[in-house]
Amino acid sequence: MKRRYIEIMDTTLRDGEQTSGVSFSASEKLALAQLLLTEVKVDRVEIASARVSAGELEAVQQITRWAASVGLLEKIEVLTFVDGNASLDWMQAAGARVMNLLTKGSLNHLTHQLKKTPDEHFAEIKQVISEAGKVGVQANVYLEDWSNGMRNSPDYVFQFLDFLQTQPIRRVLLPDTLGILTPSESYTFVLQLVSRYPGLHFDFHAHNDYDLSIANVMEAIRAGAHGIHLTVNGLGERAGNAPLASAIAVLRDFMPDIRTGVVEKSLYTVSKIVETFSGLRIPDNKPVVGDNVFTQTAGIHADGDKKNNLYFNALLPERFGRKRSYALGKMSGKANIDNNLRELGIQLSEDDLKKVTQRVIELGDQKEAVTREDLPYIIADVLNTNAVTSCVEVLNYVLTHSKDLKPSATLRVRIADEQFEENAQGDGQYDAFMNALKKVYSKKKLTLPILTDYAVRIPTGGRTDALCETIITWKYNNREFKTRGLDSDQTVSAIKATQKMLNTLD
Ligand SMILES: CC(C)C(=O)C(=O)O
Repeated sequence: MKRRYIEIMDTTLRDGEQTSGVSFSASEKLALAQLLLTEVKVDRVEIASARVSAGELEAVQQITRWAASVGLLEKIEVLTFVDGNASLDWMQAAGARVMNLLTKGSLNHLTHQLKKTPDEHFAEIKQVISEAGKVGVQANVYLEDWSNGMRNSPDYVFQFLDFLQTQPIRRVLLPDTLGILTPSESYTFVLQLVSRYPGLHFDFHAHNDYDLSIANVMEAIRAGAHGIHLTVNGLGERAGNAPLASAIAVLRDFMPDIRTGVVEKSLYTVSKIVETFSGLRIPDNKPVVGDNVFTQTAGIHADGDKKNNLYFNALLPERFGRKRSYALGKMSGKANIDNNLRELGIQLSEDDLKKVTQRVIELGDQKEAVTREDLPYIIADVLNTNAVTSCVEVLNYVLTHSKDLKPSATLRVRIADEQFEENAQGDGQYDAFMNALKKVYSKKKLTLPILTDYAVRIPTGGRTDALCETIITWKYNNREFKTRGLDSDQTVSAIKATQKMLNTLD
């Protein structure tokens, strides 16, 4: 079967940056554009709107300089406006060669926002496209509010496309600006255009206001759209755009006659990087990239996985460089505990496994989070054994915090039967503590894991003496693990989690 190629245009750096509160620096934009084009292998990236700010100009210049040096300049796109030569001049100053010209795709927008007639609008568009052509800038054209246009003023949309057919443009971009389309409308509207204008290339640009963006993308492609616009983690104006990772998984698993150039294995990495740069945490249950989406919680699922993978679907974590895991809590069965113990290299008798499972369920019932690294402590407690030999012990520490002075930490640590004392400063008390600890470890020529996530949970209710739970994620020798500390003081809970980490290292 010959599979139809669909162009993927990533607009994380333009529409994604229209997420309220998100702003990427020039160097973050450069790093992401490079990653998206060379590792994720999307076909094109839209990286900015013209004339936004001096910082944005600098960002586009950095990206176009790099892209030109590696022959990828044609893949860099900038959103521009019908504003005479202003946007064109700006993008030329930024070194960009492809404009995505924003025009009005509904009579409603044209009449009420621009207060122009179709002929006036088309004449201005023609002028921009012609000026662009003269300086070798390629034009794609966005029909803003196109979905409402198809619903309420289809004759205007057809009149517009009749005109665009006569213009030297590369693509027509169809945004569902307000995220109002249903899947069946996405199919019907795109099919109408593809059948009526076989010579035009159509991209579909979904918004997720009704959580229908992925369904709409599927239907637009089924109807014959040639390209789709996506963003990493579904960032974008209001409820966002269609998320890249989900769209790629859906196309691969449910549309076998379609292919893209995207590398599935890179999707998780780019998602985590965008999470860091945007400061927007990925929900744990976000398909493909969320923390929990490859975690089995119920005991019956963990048990079934051992019996011919009864609870697997096609969305295998390994496709995305991830691993299945088994949650520990009140729903756990023996299989959850056993799977986690195996990862730690611990084996228990059937009887002991039952007792440990019971304790994990009790802890879960008390709403306590249990991590894999807690298991040795639970075993030691329940079975009264020495499953945990605390090789490293934080014996004493002093932490300072004062106005206009850097926080500092002095600590004494025992490693096996040696004691060490160190002090250091940091950006906060915990940072100072970790810096002092790093000094101890470098004396012993040992390295500490990298802290990759730090989550604090305080029960709601507004009490300042409430217990505070800190769960820290560490990366060490390509292994990721979490440790948890509980205390009424937030820094102490982090130090407790850190001591557990120190005793987890091989
Ligand atoms: C700015 C335009 C192209 C847009 O993102 C939309 O209409 O959704």
